Amino acid sequence: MSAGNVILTGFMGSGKSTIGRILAKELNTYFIDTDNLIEYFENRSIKEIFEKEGEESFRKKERYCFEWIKNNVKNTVISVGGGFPVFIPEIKEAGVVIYLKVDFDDILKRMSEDEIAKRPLFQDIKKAKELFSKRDNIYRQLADYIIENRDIDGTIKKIKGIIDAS
Ligand SMILES: Nc1ncnc2c1ncn2[C@@H]1O[C@H](COP(=O)(O)OP(=O)(O)O)[C@@H](O)[C@H]1O
Ligand SMILES: O=C(O)C1=C[C@@H](OP(=O)(O)O)[C@@H](O)[C@H](O)C1
Repeated sequence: MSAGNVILTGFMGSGKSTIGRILAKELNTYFIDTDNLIEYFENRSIKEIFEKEGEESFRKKERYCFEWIKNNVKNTVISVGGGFPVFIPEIKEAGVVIYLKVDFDDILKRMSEDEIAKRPLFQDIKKAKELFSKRDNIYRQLADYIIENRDIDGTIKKIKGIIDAS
């Protein structure tokens, strides 16, 4: 596996952070989430970064994060923001990419109001649905593996199977 990293991609709310944290524990390794890395480094929330500096500035921070991961991180489970692969199509250079595909209506059912409020690009549900449709193809094309509509245990089991086989 490239640098031994497992990278989880997917739309906002597809479960990347939830799955990543559990998986890392089961694999006895660490978990990092690019949104959290950016928030710690900036000492402010993604929402604030979008409001004060705009999306373009956030994307530059994601790019910086990618370069750092690629050059420094090994044998780690990494979850990235929903737009990360869209703006960084070389994502595979940092590890094996697994797309967690979940239908939009199921994502909506899962997310609490608080979880939606934290995500600037989820404020307008109609626009979020359009973004989802545009991105599905990109996520697919940039993934080494796709896991569709599974519960947490089923997803973890699938990923462990992928790791064992590679
Ligand atoms: N497979 C799953 N089935 C049901 N709910 C899930 C699943 N994975 C995550 N969730 C829930 O969905 C919400 C969003 O998950 P999160 O991990 O924050 O998504 P992401 O990191 O992809 O934005 C959380 O409340 C989480 O508990
Ligand atoms: O889809 C996107 O463009 C974004 C997804 C978010 O991460 P999650 O996928 O963890 O919600 C976060 O990076 C930012 O709000 C932008």
